Parts: sequence; structure tokens; C-alpha cells
Amino acid sequence: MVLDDLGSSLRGTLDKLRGKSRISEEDVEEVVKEIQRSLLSADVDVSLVMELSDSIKTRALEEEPPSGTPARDFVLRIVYEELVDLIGESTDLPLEEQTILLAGLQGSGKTTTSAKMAWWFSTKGLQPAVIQTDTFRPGAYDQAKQMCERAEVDFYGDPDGEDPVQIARDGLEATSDADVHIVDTAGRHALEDDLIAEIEQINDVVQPDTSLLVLDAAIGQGAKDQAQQFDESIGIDGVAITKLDGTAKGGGALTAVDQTDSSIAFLGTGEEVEDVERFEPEGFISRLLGMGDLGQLAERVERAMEQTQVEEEDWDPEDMLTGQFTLNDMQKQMEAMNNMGPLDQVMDMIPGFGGGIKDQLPDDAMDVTQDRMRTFEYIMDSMTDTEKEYPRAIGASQIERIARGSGTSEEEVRELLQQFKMMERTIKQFQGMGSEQEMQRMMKQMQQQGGGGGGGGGMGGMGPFGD
Ligand SMILES: Nc1nc2c(ncn2[C@@H]2O[C@H](COP(=O)(O)OP(=O)(O)OP(=O)(O)O)[C@@H](O)[C@H]2O)c(=O)[nH]1
Repeated sequence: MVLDDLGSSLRGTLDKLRGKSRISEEDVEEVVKEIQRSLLSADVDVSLVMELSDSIKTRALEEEPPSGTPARDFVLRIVYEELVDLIGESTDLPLEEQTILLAGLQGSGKTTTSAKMAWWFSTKGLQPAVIQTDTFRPGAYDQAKQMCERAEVDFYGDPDGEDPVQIARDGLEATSDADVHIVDTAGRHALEDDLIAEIEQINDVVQPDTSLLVLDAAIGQGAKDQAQQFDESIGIDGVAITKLDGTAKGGGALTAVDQTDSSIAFLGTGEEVEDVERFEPEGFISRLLGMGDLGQLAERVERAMEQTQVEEEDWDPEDMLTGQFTLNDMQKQMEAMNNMGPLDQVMDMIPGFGGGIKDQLPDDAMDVTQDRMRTFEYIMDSMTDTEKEYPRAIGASQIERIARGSGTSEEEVRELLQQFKMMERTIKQFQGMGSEQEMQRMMKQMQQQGGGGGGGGGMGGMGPFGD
């Protein structure tokens, strides 16, 4: 995740302020140094870093903390406000008829982002269409078409067409029923003149309401030149940052935002059409600082509930926090969580869970991939109800029988039991959290918003391994 390093190192530094009511100049220096180090290693432009750290320093030393506010909270608040200020508002994209043009270098993720954005608009009740004008890269047409099919949105392209400007013109006409037009363009390895000339012509024909620059999160200072060139030729209103799942950097994109005086519109976090988030500065920074992002979490839960085909009485998110945890529950939760996205991303959105506890968990605890889930399902199908209810009582002979019955290995059965133990421990950590009441309230709220989940609480009473 972008600037991930900032989140964890800053939390460590801020934690040293715990218990203090006043902050010294030294404390502030240390916090500011940590911010500088993290931002620079995430490729944020030096002058931006200096600007940000100066404002934090000045405010932390000159402003009087409200009485009774612990030093840590006071500094955290300032860092939060200054980061929100640096990153700015999200690009304005009203939920109404509009045309969006995507620009960027080859491989930055434009085609993927166009389908993701179309999917996102469709979840908001609009009818989007993607127009693919990339005649340069063989395969772009098929890729866009397939992704749009997966996203269940309209698509226009011409696999035999050679003139991208004509395709754009025809595409707008052919998809006139749609209300949001997203025009994908070709990229090149570098900023060649013909790329700029082509996109200027497409821009003239399309007359977009918004032009977005698509940038790979791993791009460093090269973002500055790209941003400047595209801004001069077509005018950039916002940036979509892609591949945030693969890098801890992302600073180049912030530089581009600053250079074009624009803002961030979308974040791409994976290769699937659903792996996209509308950028919300407050939630994003909160998550970065380990304060959680309830908005995104609620949205994901809502989506997961629609996708997870479990009976209403079978799954209640509140069950994660109460009662005994069994293998049946683990299976349901794995399905639901899988629909929400990678577990570590989800955890970042939970207040109080992002920074501290998550960092202490073994990496394996997050490793719930679809393949593993499938193997686990075969294994669970070969277990008796009692075994699923009390997995800790499963011994060597049962493991052998289950492996044979499910066509898996004994090692895989042990792995499942190990995964169960880890998840059980994680759930217990949840249960032990100070903010449990808050979590429960939140879960309830999300349940209502999601319209599913029911209040069944199908976990039964405490079993022999309850506590
Ligand atoms: N992991 C991950 N991969 C992504 C993301 N966005 C795009 N990709 C991958 O990046 C590669 C390039 O993405 P494309 O959408 O084809 O890029 P493009 O900008 O359209 O490329 P050109 O058409 O050649 O200009 C593909 O393999 C995508 O699957 C993301 O958010 N996360």
C-alpha cells in the first residue's frame, strides 16, 4: 500500500509519545525526521517533503494543545491534517453523465483501470461504457473486452480499426445510451511525439469532462515529466494510481498530483475489475496512520454480503467477535473475506487493527488464497460434523482418514488445522480488544447497511475449547 512504511514507522515514533502531556522540540524533531525518511524512501519529491515537515514542525511547536489532549493525539492530529492537506481532495467525479479520458504510458494500467472504473460507476447505479482506442498494442482490444464482460459493462472497440481518433468518434456514437463514457487510449514506452499528437486529437474529438493520468505506483520521479507533458497537451484533472498491491511506494504519484495541481481519483489494488477504490483522502490517511477506514470497510462488507451466497442465518459478522469459533465458521468467513479482498487490506480499514495487532500476526494468517480455500473445502467435506465443531480434538488417525477421503495429503489437513488455530487466535485478539463495543456497533451498522446477515448468530454456545 502506498506509503505503507510511513504508517508503521510513524506509529512506532508516535507511540513513544504515549503518556506524555507535553511535547519537547526533540520529540517533534524525531517525528518529523521519521516522516521525512519514509516519504523520501517512498519517492515523494524532496521539496514536497520539506514543505510538509516544516508545517508539521511549526504547528506542533507553536499551537497550544487543547487542555487534556495527550501529546501523541495532538501530534497525530496535526500529521493527519497536514497529510490530508498535502494529498488534497479526491478528484471531483459527480455521479452523472460524463466523459472521462484516460492517459498514460504503456503498461501503467489504463486498460485495466478503464474497466475497473466502469465497474465502479455501475455499482453506483450508472450505465458506463468503455471505449477502447488502443490500436498500438496487439491484445489491448481483447483484454479490454474481456474485462468489460467481467465487469458487465458496455464496451466498444474495433479490432481491425487503425485510426484511434475515428474509433473514439464511432465509439461515442455507438454507446450513446450509456451515461458515463470512459475512453481508454494507447500508451508508449516513453513520451514520444506521436503519442502526444494522438492523444491531443482524441481529446479534441472526445471533449472529456475529466482527463485522468494513470500512473503505476512504483513510478518514481519520472512521474514529474510525464505529468507535466500530459498536462500541457490535454490538461490533467486527476490521477489514478495503479498496482498499489505491489509496492510500498507511490510517492511519484503524489509528485504528479502536485505537478498538475490536480488530485487523486482512484486507487488500483489488484488485477481484477473489483480491485479499485475511489480515493477518499480522510479515509486513506486514517488507514495509513492506523486509524482505520470505516467507509471503505462498510462498502466492502456490503459488496461481500451481496456476493457471498450464504444463508442469512448462517453468517453474521458479529459472530467474529463473540462465542466459539469453529471450522464451519472459518469456512464461511473465508468465503466472505475472500469476497472483501485480501485480508490484510481489510484489516487496515478496521480502527485499531491496522497498525498494531496486524503487524504482530504471522504472515500466514493473511494467506487465504482461493486455491487454498478450495483444498480446505475438499478437506472439510470429508470431516464429520463433530470434527468441524471441535477441530482441536482431531488426532493422527482422523487426519489420515480425512486426507484419504478428500484426496489431499495429511500435510494439507494439518495445514488447515494450523490455519484454523491461527484464525481462532486472531478472533480472540479481536474479542480482547478494548474497542470491542465500538467494533460491535460498527459491525451491526454495516450489517444494516449491507441489508444481509440477519441476527441469527448461528455459532451456538461455548464448547469445550471455548476459552
Ligand atoms: N497487481 C496489479 N496489477 C495491475 C493493476 N492494474 C493493472 N495491472 C496489471 O498491469 C499490467 C498492465 O496493465 P494494462 O491495463 O494492460 O496497462 P495499459 O496502460 O493499458 O497498457 P498499454 O495498453 O500497453 O498502454 C496488466 O498485466 C494488468 O493486469 C493493479 O492495480 N494491481
